[in-house]
Amino acid sequence: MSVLQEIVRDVRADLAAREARVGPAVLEEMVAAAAPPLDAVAALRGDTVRVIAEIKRRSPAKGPLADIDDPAGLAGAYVAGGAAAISVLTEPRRFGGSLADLTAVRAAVPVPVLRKDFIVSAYQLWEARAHGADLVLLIVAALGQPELESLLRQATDLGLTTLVETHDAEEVRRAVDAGARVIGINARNLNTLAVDPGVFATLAALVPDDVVRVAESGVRVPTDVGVYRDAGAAAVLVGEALVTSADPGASVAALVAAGRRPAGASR
Ligand SMILES: O=C(O)c1ccccc1NCC(=O)[C@H](O)[C@H](O)COP(=O)(O)O
Repeated sequence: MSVLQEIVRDVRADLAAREARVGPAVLEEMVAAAAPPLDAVAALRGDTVRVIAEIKRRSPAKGPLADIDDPAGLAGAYVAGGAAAISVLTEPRRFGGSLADLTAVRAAVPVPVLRKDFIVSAYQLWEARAHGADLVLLIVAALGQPELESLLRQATDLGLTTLVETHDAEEVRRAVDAGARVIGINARNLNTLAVDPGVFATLAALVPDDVVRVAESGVRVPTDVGVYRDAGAAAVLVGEALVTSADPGASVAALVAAGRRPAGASR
């Protein structure tokens, strides 16, 4: 079984337990009471490569990364540094995240918030919206095409923007066929965990120009943002380099500065 398959197996088990605890009527009430979702597509376009700054305590690739006692405070520092959106890893077993993190971050920042998880069911979309997410991640490698299309449609019906994650040409084709408006190209292979930033430049040309291109993983230093910008990225998603930084706000600001485009150019 691959790393991704193992993660999804455990996500399904945790999901069944949550579904038994929190019924759909409760989630529906929470969604009805939630503030309307923010326009994530607009937030991810502009004259500078947009930075999606991630909250992640640990990962399968690296183990423990950071003790984040105050995710809302960290998200606030990211926004002060110029982050266009915040990614919250809500998966508990391998990433140390939770829906409580999502709620806390939502309440603390005025920018779109991504629920980054391994979404395989509509229930998780309702949870995401109920806890204030504007965006959700759909990983093509974890879903069959009918599931991908159905989840994308249901997310849209809930007012959520979908970041549809790919890692090879076939997955990009499937994301485009499904009608994705925001496509992530992850430099990390979720089966081997190897990171190859060159994957973005190879695949970006397969993404239509009117679709927002997000480069995920592989940003360590500011010059990495310039490389992704020159290969066509509208936005970058950065985790480890920010959660391990001594000054996360300043680190975001440095990434934003490195992603400026010449006057008049935007994605
Ligand atoms: O980060 C991992 O080890 C990982 C393993 C298996 C599935 C997903 C994983 N991470 C999710 C991500 O892709 C990253 O959190 C995100 O792109 C940021 O990457 P980085 O800047 O390298 O932390």
